[in-house]
Parts: sequence; C-alpha cells; structure tokens
Amino acid sequence: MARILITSALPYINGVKHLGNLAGSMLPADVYARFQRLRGHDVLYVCATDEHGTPAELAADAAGMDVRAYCDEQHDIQKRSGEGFSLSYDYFGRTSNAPNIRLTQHFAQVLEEKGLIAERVEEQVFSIDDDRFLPDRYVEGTCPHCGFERARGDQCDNCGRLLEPTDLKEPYSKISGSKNLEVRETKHLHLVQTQMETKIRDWVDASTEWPSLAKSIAYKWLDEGLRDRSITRDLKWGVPVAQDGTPREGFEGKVFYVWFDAPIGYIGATVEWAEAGGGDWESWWRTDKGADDVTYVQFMGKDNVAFHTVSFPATILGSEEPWKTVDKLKAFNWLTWYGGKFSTSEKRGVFMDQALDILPGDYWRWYLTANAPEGSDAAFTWEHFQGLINSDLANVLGNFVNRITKYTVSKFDGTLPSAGTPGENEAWMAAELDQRLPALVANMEAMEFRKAAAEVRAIWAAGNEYLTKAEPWVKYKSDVDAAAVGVRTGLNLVALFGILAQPFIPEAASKILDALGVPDDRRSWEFDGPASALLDALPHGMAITPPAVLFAKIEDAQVAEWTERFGGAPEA
Ligand SMILES: Nc1ncnc2c1ncn2[C@@H]1O[C@H](COP(=O)(O)OP(=O)(O)OP(=O)(O)O)[C@@H](O)[C@H]1O
Ligand SMILES: [Zn+2]
Repeated sequence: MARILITSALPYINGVKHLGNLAGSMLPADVYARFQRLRGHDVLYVCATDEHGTPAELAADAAGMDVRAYCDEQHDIQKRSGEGFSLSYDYFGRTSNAPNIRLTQHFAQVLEEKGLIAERVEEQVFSIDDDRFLPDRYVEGTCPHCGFERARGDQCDNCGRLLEPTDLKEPYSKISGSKNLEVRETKHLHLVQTQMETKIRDWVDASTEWPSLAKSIAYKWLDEGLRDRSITRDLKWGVPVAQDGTPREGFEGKVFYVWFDAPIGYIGATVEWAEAGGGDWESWWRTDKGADDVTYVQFMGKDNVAFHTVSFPATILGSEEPWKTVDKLKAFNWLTWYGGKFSTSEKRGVFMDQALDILPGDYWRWYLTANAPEGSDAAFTWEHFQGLINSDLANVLGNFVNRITKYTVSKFDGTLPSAGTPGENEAWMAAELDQRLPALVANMEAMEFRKAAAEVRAIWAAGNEYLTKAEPWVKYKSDVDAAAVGVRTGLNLVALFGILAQPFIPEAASKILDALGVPDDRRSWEFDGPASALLDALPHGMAITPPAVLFAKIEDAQVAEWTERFGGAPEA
C-alpha cells in the first residue's frame, strides 16, 4: 500500500468558482484520489480556500461586508458546491486559519535565519482617495509605448509589453478611478531567490515525474533568471508580519503577500485535518517524521505552475528543513467559453452553483473529465456537452444498465440466473476486458484523464456490443439456458461498469452498485486475475432491483434555454 498526498490548487475566495476552475484543478484531483483509494492506497486529499489579498478585500467591500465575514460566507459556499460535485476532500481548510498563519510566520523566520530575507525600500503607487497602496494591476493608465488608454500597471494588454506602474501616463486607480495618486516609499521583505537558482534548478532537474507542460514552464522561468521577490504587502487582510504575536518593527500595518502564504496552505490544511482528528500531519509532510515514503501529487491550471515549481519550492528548499516536495505535478490548459477564458471577474461562463442548479454533479464531472483541457485548451459548448452526455451516459451506460436489469425482473424473477455455460461471446467480452482494463489503469496512473475516460467509454460500448452478439431476448424463445448466460454476464457487466464509473461519476456508480448489492469490499479497482472471473463474480440467485433512471437525456429545448440564460452563443 502506497501513501499518496494529493492537493489541488487552492480556489480563490472572491466568489463562486466556474467550471474552468473545477476542470483545471479540483475535479481531476478528485478523480485521481478516488482512483488511488480504489487501488487500495492510503490517500490524503486536501484543499483549502485561498483567502488573502486585495481582490478578497475588494470583493468584501463590494458586498458591503467585513472581509472576515465575507470569507466565512464564501468558504461555506465553496465547501457546499464542492460537496455538490462529490469532491472527496479529506479536508477542505482555509488559508486564514491559525495553522497556516503559524506556518507562514515560521517559514519567514527560518528563511531569515538562512540569510534569504532582505528588508528593502521600494516605491509604490499610493491612492489617497482609496487610502491604500495599489497592487500593480490595480493601477491603470496610458501605455507609454503604444498609447493604449487602459494599460495595466504590470502589462499592456494592447502591445503586450511588461510595465511598471510608474511607467504609465495619466495613471488612475482601477478601484475608484481616482487620479489622486502619489508614489510613496514603503519597506518590504524580499525573498532572495537569486541565491537559490542553482538549488532550485538541481531540484527541477531531479524531478523526473513531472509531465512536460509543468517542466517546460519551470525551465522557462529558470532560464529567464530568478528575481528576488517581495513577499510582503501594505494591506490589512493577510498573515501579519509578526513573530509570536509581536509585529516586526516597521511592519505593523503589513502582511505577507498572498502568493507567499497560499501554497503553505496545503500544509496548513493538513494541520487542520489533524487537529480535527484526522491523524498525524507530520507523517505526510516531514520526511524526518515518516513522509519519506509519501508520493506527493499536485493539480493546477497552467498559470499556477511557475508558483509551484519555482516560488513555493524556493520557500520549502530555502528553509533547509526536511519538508516533502512535489513528486508529480499535473497541469491543465484552459477550458474555454465561446472563444474566451472562463472568468470570475467578468462573470463569463457557467459557475459551479449554476451548474448544479441545472443538472446533478455527475453530468458535469463526466463531461469535464472526458473533455479535460489536457493536451491543449478545450472548448465548452452546450451542443458538445449535450452530445457527450446523451451518447455516453444516457445511451451507452444508462441504457445498458436499464435494459438488462429490467429484463432480469421480467424474465428471471429479478434474480441472477445460474444456468448455462459461457461460450464464444463471453470469451470475446473477456478478451476485450483483458486488453482494456490494464490500459485504463495505466492511463489513470499516468493522469491521462481524457484517455482514461475514452477507455471507460470503450468498455461500456463493448458491453453493448456483447449484448448485441449474445441477444438473450432472442435466445430466450428457444433456449432459456443460453439466455441465462447472457443475462448473468450482462448483470456482471453492470456491476463492473459501476465499479469503473466510481472515480468519474460517483453518485451514479453508487446507485448502480447498490442496486446490485455489491458490498463495499467488492468495489475496488483490483483487476489482477483473468477477466473471465469478472463476468461471473456476482452470487448466483441474488436478487436484483433495477436502479431508478440514471441519466436523463438533454433535450434541444434545454440547450436553447441555457444558451439564452448564460449567453453562450457562437461569436458573431
Ligand atoms: N478556464 C480555466 N481552465 C482550467 N483551469 C482554470 C481555468 N481558470 C482557472 N483555472 C485554474 O483554477 C485554479 C483555481 O483558480 P483561482 O481560484 O485562482 O481562479 P483564477 O485562476 O483567478 O480564475 P479567474 O481568473 O477566472 O478568477 C487554478 O489552478 C487555475 O489555474
Ligand atoms: Zn502598449
């Protein structure tokens, strides 16, 4: 039994997450966690809301709420929508909770002891009317290169040039529009990453199990040369720059930068899990306390990769303490929405609460896994969604389960028949499984989720093909025993399909397995023996209750309604 630690990129707190966030981090992590649990491994899957920083403060302001109360509310909303999508976190914590605050302050202190922290004075734009320093992207103005009037303080979206906020002409606050700005000096802590380049590069070189997307992004950053990074901000909402409750001199009104404390939140959430009675957190994170046999797997969208392959490792490796670092890192491209990116700030796309309003979590889980933005960006369209759900879930899986369980009730008294002996059709089906099951497991191990979903679909389709060959409903008229073999094999396929469905569509999978009375200890993904045994695994004579309809077809009228409601229409 292996020990596998899994984290998905922490969802930011400024509102309900969209289907892109789900597809690019939480969902694949959950599919993988479920798979590894079914393989019999000891899995710890943790996540948390990422709560600090300016966007959270602004979102709270906009909602007319105190920032902590706002975060409390949003955390609960995200937790509930995670449950709606059956995300099986062992713990869903918060970066604003005490363990993360302690750990963040601890890392800052240790990094300082190693000579990796420097106090430096910087010039930053202060907005007098907003009464705050403006983060770079909250300063806008005219681009000095191309004259674009809404260039951001970090980059011009028109000509693409990187900017400093002080480069902008006619700068104004994006928050209030105020031009009443001035440049002020402010002191900050910097993490001296320039001293750690070799250490980080050696570590990246030694990380042999990262997929290519992750590795290439890490090298791109390293090749551009690391820069020292400011890790504090002039904000109220965040981890105080303090030690044992005493603020650092000159840093009384300052907090750590959200990108410094957020990834530490993976550890913080594990401590929360331990404090809630989960177990020993150090055995998952400290290689001197038992974590040396842990495999640590991270999931995230591509914009987060640099922070996980360079910035966060700089914190961890810089501490020179025996922390567990990432072994496998699965990165995703974008799920796109009609030509653009899903966006929280622009409210573009379908959000998790709205999605659950329309259809149960399993429908979305299947679509977003089978259509994962894995090798490239993946487009969400209503027609594609409708087509995939109707064919894979309603027709191929749903029909199969329905047909054979109902037939058992009508012709075999609702019990699994024992008569007859398997023949060439059953041998054909077993051969399909002998070839496809190992391929499926290999794809899941490799975190190739599109391929894995395609393999599951192919197995479901092979089951339908088997029934077409075996045709128990025709044979029943002349040879009841031959029909019994087809029904018995079909029912065993239903159980197997339910077992295979578990990581992808767990609610439907439970319904199928419960209907067939498959006990918990017979639901695992251990397919070691010959597949023929899987086709005769259920006890002869057992009673079958057909499950209620598993998946409803999506009608054209629904697609029209949702297109109208969400504005998802092809661009003119
Ligand atoms: N369209 C998308 N497709 C796939 N992954 C995405 C998409 N948008 C965001 N992600 C990923 O979702 C995870 C959580 O993101 P986070 O909560 O920080 O939102 P975000 O990246 O700021 O998105 P947005 O800009 O829409 O608010 C990150 O790993 C991010 O890379
Ligand atoms: Zn420009």
